[in-house]
Parts: sequence; structure tokens; C-alpha cells
Amino acid sequence: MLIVADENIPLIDEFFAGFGEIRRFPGRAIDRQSVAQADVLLVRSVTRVDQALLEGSPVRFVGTCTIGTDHLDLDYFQQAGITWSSAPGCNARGVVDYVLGSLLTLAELEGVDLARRCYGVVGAGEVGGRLIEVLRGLGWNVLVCDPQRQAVEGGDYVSLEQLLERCDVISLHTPLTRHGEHRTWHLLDRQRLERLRQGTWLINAARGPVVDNRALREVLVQREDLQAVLDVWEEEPTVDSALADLCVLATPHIAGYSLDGKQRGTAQIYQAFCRHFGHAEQVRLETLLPAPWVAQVSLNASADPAWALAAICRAVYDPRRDDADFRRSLSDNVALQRSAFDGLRKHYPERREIDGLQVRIQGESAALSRIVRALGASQV
Ligand SMILES: NC(=O)C1=CN([C@@H]2O[C@H](COP(=O)(O)OP(=O)(O)OC[C@H]3O[C@@H](n4cnc5c(N)ncnc54)[C@H](O)[C@@H]3O)[C@@H](O)[C@H]2O)C=CC1
Ligand SMILES: O=C(O)C(=O)[C@H](O)COP(=O)(O)O
Repeated sequence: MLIVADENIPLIDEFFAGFGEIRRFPGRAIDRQSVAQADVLLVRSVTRVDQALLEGSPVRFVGTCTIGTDHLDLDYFQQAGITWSSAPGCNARGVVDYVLGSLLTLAELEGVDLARRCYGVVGAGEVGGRLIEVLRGLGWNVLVCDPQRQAVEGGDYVSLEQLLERCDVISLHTPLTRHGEHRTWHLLDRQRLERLRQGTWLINAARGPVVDNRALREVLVQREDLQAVLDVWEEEPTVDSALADLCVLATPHIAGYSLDGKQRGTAQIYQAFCRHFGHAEQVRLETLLPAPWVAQVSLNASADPAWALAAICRAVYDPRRDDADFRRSLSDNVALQRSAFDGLRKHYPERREIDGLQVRIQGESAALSRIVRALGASQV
């Protein structure tokens, strides 16, 4: 069996070495020639997998070690009888940690109390659902827009217009879809951006085109009251550096880049591969993840809760470092800028997830215990 894989998929040997030859390529360089003899293709989000790539190749299984599937032509897979799998939820926690870190940064810059803001989560799936749980667990006010879920479940959802009208923080967690009643391409278009409440914070860690980037740049120039955090870009790896300059935090599509999330992505694809080819699973992710650099933090029960929240989150992850690395990499030379974007992602430092942290509270504090619980960390 020949397995062609994106070179940035971690643990590929650990999971797949026993099954045949593995050939690695940079994700953006996977072409018809690379897959001409491949039985299995394992990709990340940067490889467009469609008829133009696969027609005439022997590929019968495609795995993407990502949550998003907008780079796959699923209609073609069905028509061509190609089995595929993504890795649902694999790095959802990393995105939640990114949003938490962004909120802490924004709160510090503007001197506001996070508990007094109204949060709007657009898309309540693996990422949005976990984010809602954390924010509500902290006792914060959260409104949710997810028309598909609303249609199936009924319940406590609001329309996008109501959410934009009432929320001071908007966090986007939809897939990128270009067709259909609920398509998300330019979901936040110029009209909606112009209508954002005074002082709104907008966070996009979904896909770049969910927000009209050009309109956002123009609206941010006109309205200094708005604050934007962007992890994803409409033409990435090309970045509109004028837009990046206007953002409070700008990062190169790394919101979900926890080590746990990336390795979980490979493990989920391995499991789908084993199911498809009828192999027993031999490798377990738990045996491969290294011990975290910071395993435990200790807080005194007298700590101010807002301070404690920041201390716990930042012990594990702080997006300001990613923002600083990214800004240093921006260049007017498009080729250099594109390669820096990919380079930062390829050499991303080890980052773990907040819910893997142990928190020791010296003394008794119901407020601190609630924060630890809401974050999904364990109190020891
Ligand atoms: N920046 C990053 O590193 C990462 C970005 N992502 C992006 O986040 C997206 C969401 O991930 P998951 O939550 O795991 O996906 P999911 O499929 O579990 O949930 C998406 C939710 O969005 C809802 N939705 C779809 N269209 C909508 C619309 N027009 N308005 C409101 N809600 C809508 C769906 O009903 C669903 O409940 C992924 O598709 C991916 O593009 C995911 C992981 C990492
Ligand atoms: O899982 C997703 O969806 C993501 O957006 C991933 O973070 C994308 O990572 P790459 O596949 O672009 O490395």
C-alpha cells in the first residue's frame, strides 16, 4: 500500500508505518503526480482534494487530520466511491483556549470586566458548544445562533440579527459553506459589520471567508470602537497586512494548534483508516503524548477570581506570543510573507490544552473552584 501524506501530520510513522510505504510532501505541493500511485491520501487543510487531483489515481481513502472539510470535494468522493474521514472535534479545545486568551487580552487592553459582557457564539458545534459550556460555566451571559440546530432541536437560540444587536463579543465557529440557505461565506458582510454594536469585539477563528475581509478592514478604519481578533484570513497564506495592523490580535491560523489537538487529529484518522481496511487498532494516542511542560498551578484561596482566571489560562497558553511572532513575519514581499505564514505553522511550539491542567487551591474558595470546573481543569 502506498500512503501519501502531508509532511506536517504528526506521528505519521507511529500510526501508519506498519501498513506500507509512506511518502511525505508539503501539503500545498501535493499534486496529480504525487498521488498517481497512492492508495491512501492523508492531508491537512491546505490541500484541495477534488476531481482535478484524484481522477485516474488509485486513491480510495482520504483522511484529513482536521475538523474543517471545506478543502474536500465531498460530492466528488461520493460519486467516485472514495471513502473519507475528517477528525471531528480533534482540536476544538485548542480553539476554545485561543478564544479565552483573546478575551483576557481584550479585557486588559480596554479595562473591562469580562463577566459584564454579553457573548454571542455563532455555530454551536464541537468548538462553539465547548466554548458556550466554558463561558456559561463561568457564569457569563451567552447567546447562541445556530439555525440548523435550532431547526432540529428548537430551544434557546437567537437569529444572527438578534445576536449582533445584543452582544458585545461575537465569536464565529461555523464551517465555511458557499451554498445553501445557511451558507457562511461572507456571513459577516459589510452591512452586518457596519451594524455591530458600539465597542463590539469580533473574533474569527473559523475560516477567513466567513468575514468579508475587505469590508472589515474598511469598517475598522472608520470605527475605532470595534476590536477584531483574526486567526484566519480570506486569502491565506496571503495576508492583508493592513487588516492585520488593525487587529488587536492577528495569528496565522493556529487557534487549534495544541499538540493534543494535532496528535488527536492523526489518531482519529488512523482509527477511521483501520475501520475502513479492517485492521485492528494497535496504537493508542495516550501512550504517545508527552507530559506537559506545566502540569499543575497552585493558587491561594484569597486570589481575586478575575486574576485567577487569567493566571490559570495563561499558565497553559497566551495568544499574544503567536500574535507577536506573526507580526514580525509580515512582509510587503508576498512570496516571503506566504512562506513565513506556513513556516510559523510548520514550526509551531509545543502548546497544551487548559483542561489538562491540575489546579491546587490552598484553602477554600467556591469562586475559584467554579472557575477551575468551568475551564475543565481538575482541582487537586
Ligand atoms: N482556526 C482554527 O485553527 C480552527 C478552525 N476550525 C473551523 O471551525 C469550524 C467549526 O468547527 P466545529 O465546531 O468542530 O464544527 P461543527 O460542524 O461541529 O459545528 C459547526 C456548527 O456551525 C453551525 N452552522 C453552520 N452554518 C451556520 C450558520 N450559517 N450560522 C450559524 N451556525 C451555523 C452548524 O449547525 C454546526 O452546529 C470548522 O469547520 C473549521 O472551519 C476548526 C478547528 C480549528
Ligand atoms: O481542524 C481545522 O479545521 C483547522 O482549521 C486546523 O487547525 C487546520 O490546521 P492545518 O490543517 O491547516 O494545519
